[in-house]
Amino acid sequence: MMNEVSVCKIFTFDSAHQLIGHSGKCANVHGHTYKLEVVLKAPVIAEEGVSDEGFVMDFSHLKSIVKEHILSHLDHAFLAAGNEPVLESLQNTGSKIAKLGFRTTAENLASYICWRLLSHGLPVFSVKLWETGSAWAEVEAADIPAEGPLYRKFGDCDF
Ligand SMILES: Nc1nc2c(c(=O)[nH]1)N=C([C@H](O)[C@H](O)COP(=O)(O)OP(=O)(O)OP(=O)(O)O)CN2
Ligand SMILES: [Zn+2]
Repeated sequence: MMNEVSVCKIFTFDSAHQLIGHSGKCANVHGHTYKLEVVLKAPVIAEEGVSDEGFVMDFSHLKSIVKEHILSHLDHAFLAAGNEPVLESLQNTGSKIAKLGFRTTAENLASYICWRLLSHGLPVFSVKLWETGSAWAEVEAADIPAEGPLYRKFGDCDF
């Protein structure tokens, strides 16, 4: 058995959101180019002669999982808790919406992404989500209950 190593792959995606009830400017509909850092921690694969020998996981495999299960839903979408007045007109005009069912703070988004990736079998250690160039939230997988993050739920989550 090889020792455990951490590896990280970094992604970006562009989304809009609105923090209903925020006392400042984030009460407006606005957007971010989010930066997502996914850290895996697992033993290095020891099997001789296989493509993945010496990897925790092939970065390209990690990329395709994150793209399929996270980025395809969130990129160029409105990230909706479900209580935003603008939702109805976005739905009526066919805009892309990721209905998440929780207040779309960086903390909650990081927790949700981490939980989703865990549920797809990735050995996630932590997820860090940069909302702006100067602000991020980070969650360790070990701190998320198996049933999902403990944020307040507004309603359904689409994916
Ligand atoms: N703890 C949190 N605080 C705030 C969040 C959040 O998710 N968690 N989110 C927001 C807003 O969404 C806002 O868009 C980001 O706020 P802020 O960092 O203040 O954005 P700026 O563009 O002003 O960043 P600067 O780099 O300081 O210009 C608010 N708070
Ligand atoms: Zn914001």
